Amino acid sequence: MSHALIVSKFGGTSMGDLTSMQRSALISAERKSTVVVVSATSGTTDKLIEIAKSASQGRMDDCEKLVFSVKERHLGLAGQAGGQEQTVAMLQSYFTELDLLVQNISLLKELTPRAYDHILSLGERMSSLIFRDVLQAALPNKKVTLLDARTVIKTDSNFGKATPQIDVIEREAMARMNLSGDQVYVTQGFIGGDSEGNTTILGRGGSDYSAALFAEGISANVLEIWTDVAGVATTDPRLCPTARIIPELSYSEAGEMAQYGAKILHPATIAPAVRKNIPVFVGSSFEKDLPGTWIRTSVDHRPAVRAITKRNAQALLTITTPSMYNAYGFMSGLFEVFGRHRVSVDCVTTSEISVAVTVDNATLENEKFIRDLETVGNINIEAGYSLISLIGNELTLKPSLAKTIFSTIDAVNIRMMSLGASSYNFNFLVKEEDSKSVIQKLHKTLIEEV
Ligand SMILES: Nc1ncnc2c1ncn2[C@@H]1O[C@H](COP(=O)(O)OP(=O)(O)O)[C@@H](O)[C@H]1O
Ligand SMILES: N[C@@H](CC(=O)OP(=O)(O)O)C(=O)O
Repeated sequence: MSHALIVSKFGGTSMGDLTSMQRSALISAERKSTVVVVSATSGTTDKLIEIAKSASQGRMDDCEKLVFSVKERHLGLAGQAGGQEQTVAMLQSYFTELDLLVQNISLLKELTPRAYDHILSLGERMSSLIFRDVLQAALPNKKVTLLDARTVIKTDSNFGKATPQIDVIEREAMARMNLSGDQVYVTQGFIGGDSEGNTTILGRGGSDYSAALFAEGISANVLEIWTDVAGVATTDPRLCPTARIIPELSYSEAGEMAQYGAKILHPATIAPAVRKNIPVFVGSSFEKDLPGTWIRTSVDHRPAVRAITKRNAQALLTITTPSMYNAYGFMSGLFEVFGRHRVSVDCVTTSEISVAVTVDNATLENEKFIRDLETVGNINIEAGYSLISLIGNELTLKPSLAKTIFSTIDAVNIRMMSLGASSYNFNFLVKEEDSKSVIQKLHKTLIEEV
């Protein structure tokens, strides 16, 4: 194959209106992307979630208003994009699907995980349908094909956050796609299909992950993530205006950043790229000529502190057992409960009789999980925290790091901290209301003034 295989992903803001779609189409055309993975138009996934919830709670007025606004926006976009008969007919069939789902959910007053995933899939299915026309207009001499991601991104049936089946995806991608360069595919991020034909989703923000899975499936030469910021920055530019774009990042650094809250990348995005050694580019579809960020195996510049990230809405669970002293099996019993409920743990500390772990606040809504934990020990729950992470290189070898952190934010109570398991990160828990100023102060001391 003589041409480079490029998979390009455009997020919700890059699909936000016709101008953004045209800008994204121009980028795909210039880069000669073979696969273009798109997210739902900005805000649509949130609206679909609200539609599903309001239908299940019998709030039909709210539900109807939201359904109307979703339909109007997409019909308007399809019209602006040329109003192709086939596109409008297909869009109408998606609206019928939405209406039927709403009717069923409201009739039963029950929102099953299966129905939830199906309703959420409509966002990406609508945007990709319209974007195909926009891209075809930008590429009059090519065949632009709409590919249903559910036929390639095969997953298990864990609705809400399905696990992709890597081997099957690779097989389906190679079987279903013509990679000779004659065809360009537009497909949906975020969604997949299980072996029974059900629609699944990969979890919020999952389109980056989808794009990485497509890139892995076709052994792409480059994976591009186009978003609304000019690359991966030293911290979230919305929190800290002095954040700078990082020109180059290693897979390990980028993976840690994504895992610990840098929303610009879904946490699972890096693993498929690593497996096939695919360089990842992150750039802004609004300022396409800026240099952006390249993520690859190794990089020349490896500063001690590269970036600072934050995960909000964290809860601290402390599980205590008086019998832990000299007892074996407490830890395995405890983590077996986490594993069984598929709850991931970000930060752990232990003492002789207790273990403290951080989890997303949303985990507390899983009553069965909490009940099962209570069989292992007594639980204390504290909510309202943010997990701050310093991401860098050889952090375990920096004797002055802890002193600098503590003296920079000396008025703030650090509730828990973790250093040592990875040389790439140092994380600690602070109250959510302190988190923004903590990030700004640490960014100044550990990044701007270094
Ligand atoms: N370290 C970071 N660098 C850049 N952006 C970040 C970082 N951390 C968080 N973000 C946020 O990520 C956002 C982009 O992610 P997202 O909203 O999911 O975009 P998209 O809809 O294009 O997928 C940016 O607007 C920015 O506020
Ligand atoms: N639309 C989905 C998937 C996604 O990744 O969107 P975005 O690329 O806009 O973050 C969501 O909002 O979760």
